[in-house]
Amino acid sequence: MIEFKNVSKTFSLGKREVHAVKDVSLSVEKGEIFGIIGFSGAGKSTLLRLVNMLERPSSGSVFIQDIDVNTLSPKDLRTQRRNIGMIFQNFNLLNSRTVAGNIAYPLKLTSISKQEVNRRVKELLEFVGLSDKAKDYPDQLSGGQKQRVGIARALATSPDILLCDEATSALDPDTTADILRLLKKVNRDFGITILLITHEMHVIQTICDKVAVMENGEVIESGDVFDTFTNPQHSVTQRFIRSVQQDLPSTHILKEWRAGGGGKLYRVIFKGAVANDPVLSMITRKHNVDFNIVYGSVRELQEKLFGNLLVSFIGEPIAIQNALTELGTIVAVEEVVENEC
Ligand SMILES: Nc1ncnc2c1ncn2[C@@H]1O[C@H](COP(=O)(O)OP(=O)(O)OP(=O)(O)O)[C@@H](O)[C@H]1O
Repeated sequence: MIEFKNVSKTFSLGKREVHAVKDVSLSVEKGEIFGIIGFSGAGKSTLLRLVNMLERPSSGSVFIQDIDVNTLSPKDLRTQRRNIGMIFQNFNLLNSRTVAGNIAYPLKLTSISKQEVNRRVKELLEFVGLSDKAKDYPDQLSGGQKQRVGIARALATSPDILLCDEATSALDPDTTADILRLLKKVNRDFGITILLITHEMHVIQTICDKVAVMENGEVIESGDVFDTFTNPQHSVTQRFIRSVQQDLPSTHILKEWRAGGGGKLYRVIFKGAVANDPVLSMITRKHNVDFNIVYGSVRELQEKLFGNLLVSFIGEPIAIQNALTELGTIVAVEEVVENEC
């Protein structure tokens, strides 16, 4: 659906060059919700703006439905842009127009009749739950309502792709959850492919199927959200994940644990169906070892279970070693080393 092939974007600032995007290759499949996460300045906005040609690549190509968008004529580019909706952190609504006027705005540039425009606006107002606000002006709305108008406006031309530029960053947690639910509905009901950028891992965790992590213009890790969350490779990814799920207790608790004579700690990770099985108790019973769950959680991620437990084992050293070896054939087990604490 959207394919970045070795895309780079360099800005010239006088004599200085800023390499905003460096040799990025990514594929976003039709119907996916694909999230790009990174700290400020990582290159996320530039990458997003390359999709609707608000920026042109310095090298490489961006393909949409197998067409290199850089090769489009101005007329075809205008048509293509109607196929790509976009929403923004600061909503970008026209304050001089009513809610209905904002939603109708992209349709004014098409040949659709006035009657059809009114029908479409009514339908979109219903979809985003703002039928009673048609005649209000943006400054009479809350942030969440403004973003709903932004979403309705982005959907006006029935696009195949929706680009979301930090769409929930200006909203409180409850409103963020509402808007994310609405985006999921947009994706499910209309099959619209969503490409979003964010610096918040909970946005990725809540609605994305795939994720790419950016740093210094490069994609440093990408894949399925479940796989990335359960087995992050890069330290930047690990930092983002720790912002939404604490996988270690505080240093204070760990120090107390060690001071109290607590033994070695192991992180045991259960993924998917295996989280339903009593693996830990079966194996420790077999080897005559006791276990103590010191910390951890079992949570749902992308409709699969994911357990991350900190466990200590009590028993003869050889028996513990045998239990750990057998456990390691079924789930991931690693010792928690001192400097992690
Ligand atoms: N038009 C421009 N001219 C010059 N430099 C630019 C331009 N746009 C972006 N940059 C630079 O490119 C780099 C990447 O910026 P970009 O906005 O894509 O990052 P980002 O990850 O979206 O950050 P943020 O979350 O802060 O918006 C930054 O160093 C930025 O200063």
